[in-house]
Amino acid sequence: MTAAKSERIQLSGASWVDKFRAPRELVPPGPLGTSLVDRLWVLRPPERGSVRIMGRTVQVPRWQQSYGRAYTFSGQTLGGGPVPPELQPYLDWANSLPQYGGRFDEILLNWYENGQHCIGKHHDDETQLIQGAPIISISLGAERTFRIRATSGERRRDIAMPHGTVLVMGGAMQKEFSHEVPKIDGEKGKWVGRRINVTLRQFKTAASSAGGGRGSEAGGPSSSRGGDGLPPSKRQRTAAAG
Ligand SMILES: O=C(O)CCC(=O)C(=O)O
Ligand SMILES: [Fe+2]
Repeated sequence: MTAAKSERIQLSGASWVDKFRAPRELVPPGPLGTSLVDRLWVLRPPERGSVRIMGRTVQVPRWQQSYGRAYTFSGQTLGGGPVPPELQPYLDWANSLPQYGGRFDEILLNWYENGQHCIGKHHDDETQLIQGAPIISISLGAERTFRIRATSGERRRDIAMPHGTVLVMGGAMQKEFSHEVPKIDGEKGKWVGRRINVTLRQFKTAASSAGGGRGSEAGGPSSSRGGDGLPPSKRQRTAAAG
């Protein structure tokens, strides 16, 4: 595969995001890219799932599933079944990039129907992950915005994610910064097309037991993966959070 030019966005002394284009073999542009989204769209689970927020049950504003390893975040466990054959090439590719550790064994998909689907502000839960292991994220389909905010302070940065964009979150990013894919309100949001996000993580094994997991997310203050409005303490990326 051809090596893409990578841009490192240094968020702080300890936190960074790499941005580059996925190889065409993995994420073809144009009509072949559209048919890739169509093929992966049918993999989504039948239910979007729900989370309890402040005593209310709220449907997660996207579909999500984890393959290869079961991922526990925001008090819930997602997936863990075998990696579907059509997703294995993403893991193989991630493991061919030695600079990111080469131990990717979990693949999580988020399916966004339109601009109304989103993932709220969250930190990925690193409890189950190899300590310090970067997280790779690949965008397929409609362009959306990746919003990064400093955990303390007002600073924020938006990164555009057109089809084929790879973002790698590394260093202390999950501690120092939250991330989210904001909802697009109103009529405009209804017209935004389907997007699939593929994230790849490196889980601890018995041999590598030292380190983190995916946080929760919430629509409000920073949560562990979920982004659906959970209070900050509950917002590390969790199975259901939106
Ligand atoms: O859809 C995206 O780009 C982000 C997904 C995400 O942050 C997550 O799955 O934890
Ligand atoms: Fe995340």
